[in-house]
Formats: sequence, C-alpha cells, structure tokens
Amino acid sequence: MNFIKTLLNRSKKAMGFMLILGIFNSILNAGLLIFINNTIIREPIPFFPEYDWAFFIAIILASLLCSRFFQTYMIRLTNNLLFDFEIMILKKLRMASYQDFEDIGNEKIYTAINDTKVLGNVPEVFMNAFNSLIVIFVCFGYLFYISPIGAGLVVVTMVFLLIFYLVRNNAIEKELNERRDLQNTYYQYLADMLHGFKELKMGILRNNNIFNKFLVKNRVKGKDIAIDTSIKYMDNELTGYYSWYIILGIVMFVLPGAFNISSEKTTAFLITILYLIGPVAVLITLIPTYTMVKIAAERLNLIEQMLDPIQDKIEKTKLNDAEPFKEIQFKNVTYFYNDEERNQKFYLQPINLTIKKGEIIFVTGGNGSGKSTFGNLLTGLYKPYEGDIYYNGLPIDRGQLMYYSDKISAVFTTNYIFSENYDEFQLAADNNELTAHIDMMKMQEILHLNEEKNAFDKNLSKGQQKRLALIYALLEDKEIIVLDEWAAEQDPGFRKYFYEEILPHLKEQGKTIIAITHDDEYYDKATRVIKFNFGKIVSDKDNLAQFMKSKTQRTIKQVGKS
Ligand SMILES: Nc1ncnc2c1ncn2[C@@H]1O[C@H](COP(=O)(O)OP(=O)(O)OP(=O)(O)O)[C@@H](O)[C@H]1O
Repeated sequence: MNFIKTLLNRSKKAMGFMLILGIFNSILNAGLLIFINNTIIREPIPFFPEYDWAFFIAIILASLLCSRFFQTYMIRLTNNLLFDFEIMILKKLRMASYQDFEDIGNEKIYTAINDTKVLGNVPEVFMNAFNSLIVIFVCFGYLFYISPIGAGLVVVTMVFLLIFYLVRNNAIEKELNERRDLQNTYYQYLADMLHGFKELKMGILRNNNIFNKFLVKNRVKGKDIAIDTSIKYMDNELTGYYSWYIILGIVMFVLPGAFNISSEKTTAFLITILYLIGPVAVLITLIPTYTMVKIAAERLNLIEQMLDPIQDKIEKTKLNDAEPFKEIQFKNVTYFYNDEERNQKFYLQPINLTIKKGEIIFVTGGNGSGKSTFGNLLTGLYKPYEGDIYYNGLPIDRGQLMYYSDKISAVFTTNYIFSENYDEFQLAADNNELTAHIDMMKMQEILHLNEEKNAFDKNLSKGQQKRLALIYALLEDKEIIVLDEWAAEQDPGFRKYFYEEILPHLKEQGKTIIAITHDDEYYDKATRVIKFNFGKIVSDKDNLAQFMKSKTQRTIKQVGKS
C-alpha cells in the first residue's frame, strides 16, 4: 500500500535518529526520577555527592533541550507527512480514470482526505509510545531492584488491565467502522441538500423528509454511536486510572506488613508508581489511536485500489502531437454498466464506425439509448469494455487515454465552468481570436472579466454558461469538438443561429464536430446522423447531400440579403 509504504519509508529515516534521541531523553527522565527518589530517601548519588544540585540542573537542562529538539523534529515530520498524503490522494485522483471516479463518488474522497490526517500523526504517536515504553521499562527495572515481589504484583495487575482493554477495544472497533459508513452517507445527504437546495425549497414534504428521515436520523445514529464509544473509552480510562489507587493501596498497606519492606523503599515505590501513571496513560490512549489508524489505513487502501492510476504509462505512450487529425475509428467497441447497488445494468452493443476530419455528426436517439455513454467513450472518459478505439490508425490503450482526450474539446450536458483560468487563456481585449468567439456567441454585453482571477464571471444563465463553455472550448483550438445537448438551453432564435451559422462556420474552419442532440428539425445541418436505440446504433446515415442543399440555400439567402 502506497500510503503505508510512504509512512514506513519516511518514518524509517526519522525513526533511527529519533529512537536514539528518545532513548536518551527517556533515560534522562528516568534518571531524574531516581535522583529525586534517592534525595528523598537520603541516599547520596554515588559520584560527587556535594554537586548533586548541579547534576539535577544539568539533567533538567539536557532533558529540556532534548525534548525541544525532539518535538520540533516531530512537528516537521508530521506536517510534511500530512502534506505528502494529501497531495498523494489528489495526485491519484487526478490520474484516475473517470470510470473509477464515478464508482467512488465525492463522499468517499472527502473521507479519504480526512483519513490522511489520521495517518500523518502516526510517527508522533509511535514515538510518544516508544518514549513512554522506555520510561516504563526503566521504572520497572528500578521497582524490581527495590522489591521484586512488589514489582511482580504491579506487573500482574497491569497485564490484567491490558487484556481488559484489548477485549473492550474490539467492540469499539466495530462501532468506529459503523461511524465511518454513517459519515459517508451523511456526506451524500449533505450533497443532496446543497446541490438540490432549490428543489428542497419547492417541496415541504421533501424538505421535511431529507431533514428528519435522513440527515437527522443519520446524525442521531452517529451521535449515539459516538456517545457509546466515548463512554466505553471513558470506562476503560477510569478503570485504568482507579486501578492505580488499588496498586498504591497494596504498596502502602500490604507490602510493608506482608513482605517487611522498609518505609524508605515504600516511599521510593510510591513515587515511582506515581511517576509511571503518565507514561502508562500515554500507552493506553494509544489503543483508540491505533484503532483509528488501522481503520483509516484500511479505508485508504481500498480507495487506493479503486483509484487505479494510469500515470506510469503516460510518458511512454504519448500520441504524436504534430500529426493533424485524420480519423477516429471504433472497432467492436462495447460498454457495460453494472451498478449492483442500484441493480442497474446497461450494455452498449458493438459499435463499428469511422469519424473523418471535417464531419458534422449528430448523435440522436431516445432517452437512455446510450448517446452519452457513446460520448464518454468517444472523448476517452470511458475505456471500452470490449473492442478498441483508434486515433489516426493507432489503437488507444489505457496509458494513452489522457493524451487522446486532450485532442478533443467537449462541452457536456452538465458543463462546469471553473472558478480559475486553469487553461491560461489570454483573456484580454486585444486577443482577436477571443473577441471573434465572443462576437459569434453574441456575448459582448454579457461577459465581464474578473481581472483578479483572469476569468470571466460565472454568474450567467444556463444558456449563457453553455455559450461561455463553448467559447472556452474554441479557445482550446482543438480539431475535434464534442457537444452533448449543447443547444438544449438556448432560446429558439439562438438555437437556429447555432445550427445554421455557428456549426457550418466551425466546419469551414476545419473542425470535426460530434453533437449529441434531440433537435430533429435541424438534422439537415449535419453531414451525418447516427441514431441510437436501446444501446444499439440503428442507423448511421450520410447526410452530406442534405447538408450541401441547406448550405446552398443559406448562401443564396445571404447573397439575397446583401
Ligand atoms: N454511471 C452509470 N451507472 C449505471 N448505469 C448508467 C450510468 N450512466 C448511465 N447509465 C445507464 O445507461 C443507459 C444509457 O445512458 P445514457 O446516459 O448513455 O443515455 P442517453 O442516450 O444519453 O440518454 P439521454 O438522452 O436521456 O441523455 C441508461 O439506461 C442509464 O440508466
């Protein structure tokens, strides 16, 4: 697993150094305890007893410096790891196929980003545990030195406590997993609420139900589990904490009488046990952290497997950029949706066709007939289930999909306008190409440039957003343009203008256009019409004669006007 590997690699480098530092610091701490004990029971230190105060100060200073160095190093390591993990998830996401992205869904990605935060804290937790272990080890050595029987008693009590903890922790782990699943569905309902806010405002029943039956129900369950888990943890902690008093009682009242231990030794025993409470508490609070890390790592592992990256192969299999577009060929290309959750299956039957440069193809058919699925295959968003797609005669394999997609501009039905100018378009008034596109889309008075972001403002109507999306697509200056129901939101006048003026104009510029459309009154504006029905191409008609006829009529009209 990549995350765990990175964690181990990064930790390994740090661990060797930190272990030495940790051992040194812990020995200093334990030394401090022995020093205090010896002073209380008036046993002088074995060397330079007259300078014991100087030793005391030296140990404290050394421990302080060591701790500061240790903590600073840990802060850096933790933050660097957090950064690396977050970037790793984003990088994997960026390189994942659209199919994988669709399968995972936004909610799990949000949760995964939170999981990286849990993993990032592992080295610190581990080092704290390690330091505590050393202190515990040294303290026990000291206890065994003072009274082996008393120390044995403490060890037995602690082993019982540990077993009690681990058994209870198993039950808690199940609850934590359940909480994570609830979190995923919570994000899903939240997305419904945020994206469907308008729809919620339009239906009281809907509004009540999403709130009461889904969001609140989910949160109540989440809260109940959280309370239950926290109470179990608290019970564990209280049991642990109060067990110390039992141990202290045994040391105070049982040991001196039963085993004839002197009051000095009893005092040293008591102080050591009080000193042990801190490090043991650190170890005990580690158990929930360990459980959380385990769950986060398992979930991240799952996401990582789902986000199967394709970047390794990309550089080797780049398409020839210089070669102009000639054709795209589909050979026995099929696609298969098998949505088990929703018990939904759809098979797009073998497609065999060739798209030549300069064609204007309309893809038509009823709802659910497979047009958009075909569009996703054509744009390289989906990899064929069977068969192959060829670009200029070259079969497109998985590693080339991104480069293949990069040859195509697309405006999807659910088009999204980015908030920043990621394409680095030259959005300036002196960019003639831009002004020509804006003129063609009749948006001179509508578009406002946000100078700070170097992007056009997004607060446009749906139809206007589609026009802006097409302007951006044209600025990409690619040879192939795929449009999915682009004209659906345009008013009748602009729709007519789009089919009769814009598309022919783009063809004249040498563009190849594949438009998914239901506008059958404009079918004569295509050079070819492909019709889908129930996941199958039922007709693929060359429409060039019709197109030429309507083009001639258009030219005659223009001449007439002038
Ligand atoms: N992500 C998906 N998972 C499972 N099934 C899907 C998925 N996307 C689409 N489908 C199914 O595939 C079939 C074809 O869908 P597609 O979107 O290609 O149809 P379409 O012809 O574009 O329809 P429309 O004209 O309504 O946009 C539909 O039956 C749909 O339910």
